[in-house]
Amino acid sequence: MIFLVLAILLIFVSLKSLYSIIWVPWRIQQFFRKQGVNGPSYRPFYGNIAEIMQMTKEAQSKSIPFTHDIVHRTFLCWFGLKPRLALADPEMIKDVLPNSIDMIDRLDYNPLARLLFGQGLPGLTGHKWTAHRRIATPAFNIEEVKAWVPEMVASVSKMLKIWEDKRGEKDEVEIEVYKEFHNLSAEILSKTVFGSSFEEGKRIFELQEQQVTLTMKALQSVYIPGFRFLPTKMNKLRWRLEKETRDAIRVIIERNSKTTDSSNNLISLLMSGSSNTKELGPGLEIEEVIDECKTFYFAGKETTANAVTWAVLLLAQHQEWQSKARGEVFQVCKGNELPTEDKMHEFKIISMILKETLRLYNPVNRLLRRSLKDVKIGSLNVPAGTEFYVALADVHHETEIWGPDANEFNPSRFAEPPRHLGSYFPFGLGSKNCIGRNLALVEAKIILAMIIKQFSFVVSPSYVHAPTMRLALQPQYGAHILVRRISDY
Ligand code: HEM
Repeated sequence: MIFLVLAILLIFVSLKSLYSIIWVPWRIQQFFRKQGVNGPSYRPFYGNIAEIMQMTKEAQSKSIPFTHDIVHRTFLCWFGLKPRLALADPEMIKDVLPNSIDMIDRLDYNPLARLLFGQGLPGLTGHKWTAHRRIATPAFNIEEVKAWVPEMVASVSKMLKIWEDKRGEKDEVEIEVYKEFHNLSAEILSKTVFGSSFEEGKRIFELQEQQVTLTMKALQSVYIPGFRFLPTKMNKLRWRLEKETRDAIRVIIERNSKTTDSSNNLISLLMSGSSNTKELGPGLEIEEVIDECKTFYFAGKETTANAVTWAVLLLAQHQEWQSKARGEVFQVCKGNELPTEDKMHEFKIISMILKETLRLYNPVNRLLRRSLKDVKIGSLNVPAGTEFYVALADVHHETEIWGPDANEFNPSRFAEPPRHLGSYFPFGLGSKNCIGRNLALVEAKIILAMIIKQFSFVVSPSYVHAPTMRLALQPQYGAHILVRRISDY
């Protein structure tokens, strides 16, 4: 009798596995193919992960000419058992990103990636996200950000002084700006958003850097439920980094609560709730605040530092735009004047340069979502449970949208705002767009303006062009430029 029950159980489990591992994906694949959406065929259990990893490895193993073109198309692929629809059509993107969070929301993170981002905004869904977002938003409004300008200017001046010392008596000196801008951005973020010193923040950035490497490994494979609890060597390292990061942030939070002059920084807002949104009640629990801080430490530094790195490389390559920008800076900041908050809107050419940089080399080159219900995207019927891979980089390089010079650096295309909502979205679209946008743009303008005013620069012969995606789009081998002091500064 027992064997009969076991046999029935075995048949039941086998049939259920066949249903979800073979039948459901096959049916979904057919459903999309009938609507004209093709792509690599589904492979049981792992989907197309092996191909994706192989292609990533190949792409990372070689450098490419310093041009800005990439390949694009719309297709269906498989991330494990999950269908993933890659979208590069602005009409469809416009239907996905700003959609209601009851219909389309972010993906659940791989639990191992949560150790890096925490349960902060990008990892939250539904109404919990709404509550956190409302509390954090006032910390990044433009008036708040403008009040940070003097601190940003002081940090950039300090960095340029070090460049100048490094140059010494020489006409020009090579600077690897990728590392420089990461340190700079870390310092600015610590001082402004967290109201702490760079030294305090530095340990957190170092711990997160190590966690990034482990997160990348986790994100490239299918997560097996329960795996994160196994005491493997890598998991133990993840746990240690996580504990140290949380402890270091806790120290900053505790010190912040004892400081009287901290009412406007992010930590205070998160702890107390926003004064403008009394209906939200009290702030977040301390563990939730730590999670949000982890997110902001990571998202704030990686993105802005990489954006400025690409902008400087592009200006080093395009001397005509460097000269135009310099002309503007000398006009806005006369003599020895430094950038001030009221001058930000006068940097029109620098704004265009930043927009064009974010078009060609946006640090975030794709956005992920999933349908919670059956939805219509453009003319396509999409079943619940489908993931969307919104190919931001592809849309930003599309010749049908940007014209035949789509792969050229041409900031003048931003003299007018882009025509279509879904064609340009470096900071995302809809309610889940980037909360740190104001900070990123003001910071980037100040850094560029101050460098351009003091130095001229060209791409160093030691620079190797190999953009790579390591959570943010970055130059794989660093960004080397040769800087020369401007004689009449
Ligand atoms: C050039 C710099 C930056 C770029 C290109 C950028 C890009 C983006 C994009 C595309 C999104 C939307 C993600 C999605 O829709 O899933 C996003 C979200 C986010 N960004 Fe940024 N970002 C930048 C700077 C910053 C800074 C400086 C901070 C914080 C200090 C920040 C914090 C965040 C957070 C917390 C979210 C999640 C927002 C939410 O879910 O409510 N970002 N960013």
